[in-house]
Amino acid sequence: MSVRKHDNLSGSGCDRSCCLKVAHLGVSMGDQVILEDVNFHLHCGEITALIGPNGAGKSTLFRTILGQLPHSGEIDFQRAGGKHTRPLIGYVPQSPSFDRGDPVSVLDLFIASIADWPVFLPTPKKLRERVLRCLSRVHAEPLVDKRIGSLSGGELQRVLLAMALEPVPHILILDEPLSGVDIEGERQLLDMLDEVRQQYDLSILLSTHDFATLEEYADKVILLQSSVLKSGPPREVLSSHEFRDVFHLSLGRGWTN
Ligand SMILES: Nc1ncnc2c1ncn2[C@@H]1O[C@H](COP(=O)(O)OP(=O)(O)OP(=O)(O)O)[C@@H](O)[C@H]1O
Repeated sequence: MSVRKHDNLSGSGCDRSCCLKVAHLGVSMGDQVILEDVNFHLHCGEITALIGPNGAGKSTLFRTILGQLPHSGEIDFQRAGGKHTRPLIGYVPQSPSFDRGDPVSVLDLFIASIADWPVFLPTPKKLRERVLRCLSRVHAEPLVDKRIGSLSGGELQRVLLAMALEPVPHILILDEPLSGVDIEGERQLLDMLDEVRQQYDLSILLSTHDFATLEEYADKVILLQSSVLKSGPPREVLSSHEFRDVFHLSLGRGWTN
C-alpha cells in the first residue's frame, strides 16, 4: 500500500498553508443543539479523519461547511498567501444507493453532473473524452459505460470521487467513503485519496467508523461529539481517554493516556 503521511503536519498551529479554519461553530435544529463550539483547522495536502459515534454530528458538520445549514461561529478559507476566498469544495455523500436495474450509465451520471447536455441525446465525442479524462484521475476509465447499479461499492466510490474532483476543488469532503466497500476496495480508495491529495495538494476531510487504518493514512484525527473532544495525530487520539470514554472501551494494554 502506498499511503504515506506527511511529516510533522498534525499540529493545530498554522505553520504551513492553512486551508480552512472553523472557529466556535454552532448548529442547532429546533431545540436540539447538534454542534457546539467546534474548532479546528484543515491544511492543504493533509488527510483529516473525522470520527465520532452515531449521531455525533459528523454529517451535520459537513453540510454546514458546504453552506447548507445556518450556523453560528466562523468558517474561513484562506489560500496560501493569505487571500480569503470562498473555497471550492468537492463532496462525496454517504452511500448513495442506486437501483440494480437502473439503466443510467456512469457516462450519463457524469454528464448530468458536469455538463448542460441532455443525456437522452447522443454524447458528443468531446464530452465523452472529458468524462474519460475525469475518470482517469481515479483510474476508472473502464467503468465509463457500466450501469451505475451494477458497480461494486468501491467502484461507485471511485466514480463519485472522480465527479467530486471535477473541477479540482480546494477541499474534498467524503462522508463515510469506506462503508460498504470491501477490504480490497478500501485499500484502492485510500491509495487513490493519497494520490490525489499529493497531486493537487488537496485538503481531504473524511468521516469514518473504521479505526484500523487511521494510523496508515490520516495525518490528523478529529474526535467529535457535538464539539471536538480531541484532535491530533491518530495514535494520540486513539489512545486518549476521550476516545475510550466515547466508544465505551474498557482499559487494556496499549491504552496509555
Ligand atoms: N434535519 C434534521 N433535523 C433534526 N435533527 C437532525 C437533522 N439532521 C440530523 N439531525 C440530528 O443531528 C444529530 C447528528 O446527526 P448527524 O447525521 O450529523 O450525525 P453523524 O455523526 O453523521 O451520525 P452517523 O455516524 O450515524 O452518520 C442527530 O441527533 C440527528 O438526529
